[in-house]
Amino acid sequence: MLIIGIAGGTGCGKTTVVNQIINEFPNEEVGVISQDSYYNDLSHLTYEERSQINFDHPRAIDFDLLVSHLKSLKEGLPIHQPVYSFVKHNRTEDTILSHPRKVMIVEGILIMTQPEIRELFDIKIFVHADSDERLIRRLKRDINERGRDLEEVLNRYQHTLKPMHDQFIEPTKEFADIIIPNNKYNTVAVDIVRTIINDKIG
Ligand SMILES: Nc1ncnc2c1ncn2[C@@H]1O[C@H](COP(=O)(O)OP(=O)(O)O)[C@@H](O)[C@H]1O
Ligand SMILES: Nc1ccn([C@@H]2O[C@H](COP(=O)(O)O)[C@@H](O)[C@H]2O)c(=O)n1
Repeated sequence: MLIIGIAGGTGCGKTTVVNQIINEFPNEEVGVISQDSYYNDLSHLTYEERSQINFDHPRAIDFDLLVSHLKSLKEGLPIHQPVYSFVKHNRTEDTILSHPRKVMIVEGILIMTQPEIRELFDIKIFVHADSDERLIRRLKRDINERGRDLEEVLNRYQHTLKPMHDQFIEPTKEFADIIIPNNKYNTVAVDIVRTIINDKIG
């Protein structure tokens, strides 16, 4: 199994790049794991308490579960991937049964902060977009798709997202084998990653 890690700040385009990479491969060859599925279960808190959580700090993620799932997949075992709701700020009661594939792509803002996870990656990719571009994309996406308003996004950006990005996410760029510039859509970089995957599953 080839495991590819794709990190980068919120709104840099990780999910978009992953979708562009996988859309020409058969489903049974390439699988995707999103770090967002592994936000801690916060069912013991009220919605108001959950909305105050700093979701950009590594402690917000259940990395133990993510590591154990990646190890299971590597051993050829299926996993029950949690399903996350950005609207409820919590995991849902659903899970998705995910089977091991020849290529597994793991994407998320904080995945490269964990040495144990970095060691599992055969290829480490960091997607870069400037912070003003990322904020604009995040505003549009969170208002249109994640049930947020302007004030919520800007407040989170100023108080947690930006400081956590500078402290935890940006420094992980140094671990990357490949940095994809993504201020504009980058079809060349996507083609290069596809070629690497084709070599593996060819
Ligand atoms: N290169 C790009 N140029 C313009 N918009 C983009 C680009 N890449 C992604 N987007 C848009 O920005 C938003 C955030 O992208 P997304 O892939 O969800 O980022 P991430 O997963 O890194 O948070 C989405 O609405 C997406 O359509
Ligand atoms: N309940 C939550 C959980 C997370 N976030 C934000 O999501 C961002 C990470 O996801 P991307 O798809 O953008 O990589 C992160 O910056 C968290 O602030 C949230 O808003 N609400």
